Amino acid sequence: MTKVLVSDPIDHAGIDILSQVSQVDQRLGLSSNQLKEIIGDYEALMIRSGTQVNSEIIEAGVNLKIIGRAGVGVDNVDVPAATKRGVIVVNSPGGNTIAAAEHALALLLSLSRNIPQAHLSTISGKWDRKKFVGNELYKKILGVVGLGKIGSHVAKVANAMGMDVMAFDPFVSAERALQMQVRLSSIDDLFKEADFITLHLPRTSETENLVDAKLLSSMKQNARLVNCARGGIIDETALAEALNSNVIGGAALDVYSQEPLKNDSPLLNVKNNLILTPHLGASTAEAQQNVAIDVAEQIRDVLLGLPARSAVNIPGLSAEIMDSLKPHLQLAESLGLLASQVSGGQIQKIEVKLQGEFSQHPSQPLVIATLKGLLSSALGNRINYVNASLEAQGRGISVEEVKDEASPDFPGGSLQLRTFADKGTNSVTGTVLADGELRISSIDEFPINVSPSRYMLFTRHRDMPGIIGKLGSLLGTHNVNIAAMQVGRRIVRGEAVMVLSIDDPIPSELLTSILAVEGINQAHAVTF
Ligand SMILES: NC(=O)C1=CN([C@@H]2O[C@H](COP(=O)(O)OP(=O)(O)OC[C@H]3O[C@@H](n4cnc5c(N)ncnc54)[C@H](O)[C@@H]3O)[C@@H](O)[C@H]2O)C=CC1
Ligand SMILES: O=C(O)CCC(=O)C(=O)O
Repeated sequence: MTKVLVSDPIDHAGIDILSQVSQVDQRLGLSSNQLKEIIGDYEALMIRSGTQVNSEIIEAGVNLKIIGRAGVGVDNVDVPAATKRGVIVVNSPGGNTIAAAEHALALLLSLSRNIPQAHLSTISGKWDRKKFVGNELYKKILGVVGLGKIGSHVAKVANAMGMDVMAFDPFVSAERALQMQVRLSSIDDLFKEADFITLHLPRTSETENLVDAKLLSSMKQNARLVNCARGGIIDETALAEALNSNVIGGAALDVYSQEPLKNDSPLLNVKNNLILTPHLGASTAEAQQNVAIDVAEQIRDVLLGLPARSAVNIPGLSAEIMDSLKPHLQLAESLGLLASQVSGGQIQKIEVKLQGEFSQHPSQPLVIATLKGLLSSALGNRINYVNASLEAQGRGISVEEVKDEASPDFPGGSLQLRTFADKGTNSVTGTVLADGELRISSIDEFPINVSPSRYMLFTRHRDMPGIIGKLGSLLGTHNVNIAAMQVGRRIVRGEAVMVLSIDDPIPSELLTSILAVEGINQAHAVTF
C-alpha cells in the first residue's frame, strides 16, 4: 500500500479520500530536518502554506511521486527541484477563491471603518464615537493589482457596492477588463489615483518588493492598502515607515515576508493604522473542504496511475488533453522507446512530425510523450511527463516539431520520429487505428505494419534466400518463441528490415549470434 504524509492541517474530507487508497500519516509541526528524515518513506506529501518543501526535502523523497498543495500559491514548494526529480506538484486553483476575496473585502471594510480598533476600545470600557469616524467605500476608487480569480471577484463585489474599479494586470486584455467594468491602468497611475488598493498577484522574482517606498509615497495621503496575496510583495520596512509617518492612511495585511510574523518585524511597531491577520484568507470551512477534496482526489488519481487535473509542472497536459489523446500519447511514447533502442549512438536532435489528423492535435503533449519514451530506456521510471523536457535539454537533445496536414497513407494521420545521432539518422512512424490500436507503419522508411509488443527484434539485412530460416532456427535453439513476423523491403534483393514479435526476451549471446549471420547488418532487441 502507498503512503501519504500530511504535514499541515487538512480538512477530514481530504483525509477520507486518501485513506481509501493509501496509508495516511498526519504529522503536524515537523521541523525541516524531521521532514527530511522521514520523507523517503512516502509516495505523496500533502501540505498547506505551513510546510516549506525545499530542494533537500525533495531530494530526500526518493519515493515521492506527488506534492499536493491544498491551496493556490505553490511558493512554499521548490517547483523546479520537483520538476527535475519528476515529482508532480498539484494545487487547488479555485477552491479558496471566494474565501480569499471575501477576506480582502473584510479587510477593506475593517480599514474604512476602523473596526478592530473600535472593538478594542469598546471592550476596554470606552465609548468613543468621534475617534472612529470612517469613510464609505461607495464612489471611491478601488485599485486591484492582479485581476485573476480572486482579484476579479473582489472587483465584481466592489462594483456592486458602487466603487469605481481600476486594475493593473499586464496579462489581462482590455476586452476582459471591459466585461468586468474595470478600467486598466499602469501600476504608477493606480497607486496615484486609488483611494483603496488591494493586491491579488503571486509572489515571484518580478513581484518581490513591487510595492516599495517610492510607490507607497505616490499614494494619496488617506489611501489604504490591503495585501491578502503574498508576503514579500510589499517592502515591510517601507510600509511601516509610510504608516508611522502618515504618508498613507492605513494598511491591512494577511500575509508576511516571513510567516509566522517575527517578533522583530517592523510591522509590530506601527502605532494604530495597521490591521494584521495571521494568513486567514483561505480559512473558511467551505474553502478548506474544497481544497482538501480537490487536492486529495488528485493525489489519489496519481497514485492510481491516472493524470492530475491541476499539475503546475506538466506543461500543456491537462486531464482533458491526457484523456482525449491517450492512444496518441501512447504511440508517441512507444515510438520514442523504439527509436532509442534502434538508433545508433548519442542522439543530438529529434524531429517530431505530425501528419494529417495528428497535426490538428496540440503538439506539446505529443513531443513530451515522445521524449519520455526516448529517455525511458536510460532513466527507467525516473522519467515522466513532468521532467521529460528538462532531462532532454540537460542531455543536449534539441527538438524540432513539424506539422504536415497531408497524410496520404493513414486516415487517422501519423506521427514520425526522426532521430539525429552521432552515428546517423533513423526514423520510425506510427499511427492510431480507428479502434485505438497502435501500429508501427515504417522503420527507416521501410514499410511495415506491426503493433508494439512486449519483446521485439528488429533487423536490417540483405533480402536473400535462407536468411529468415537461419534466424528462425537460431531463436528456436535459444527457446525464444516467435509470435509474429514481418519483412519490409523497398526493392527485391535489396536492403530490408525484419520485425519479430517474440514471447521471450533475447539474451545478449543470442543477439551476438544473430549479428554473425551473413547478410544481417543490424539487430536490435527492443523491449516495450
Ligand atoms: N491569503 C490567502 O490565504 C490566500 C492567498 N492567495 C494568493 O492570492 C494570489 C492570487 O490568487 P488567484 O487570484 O487565485 O491567482 P490567479 O492566478 O487567478 O491570478 C493572479 C493574477 O495576477 C496577475 N499577475 C501576475 N503577475 C503580475 C504582476 N507583476 N502585476 C500585476 N498582476 C500580475 C496574473 O496575470 C493573474 O491574473 C496568489 O498569490 C495566491 O497565493 C490565494 C488564496 C488564499
Ligand atoms: O493554506 C492556507 O490557508 C493558505 C492559502 C493560501 O495562501 C493559498 O491558497 O495560496
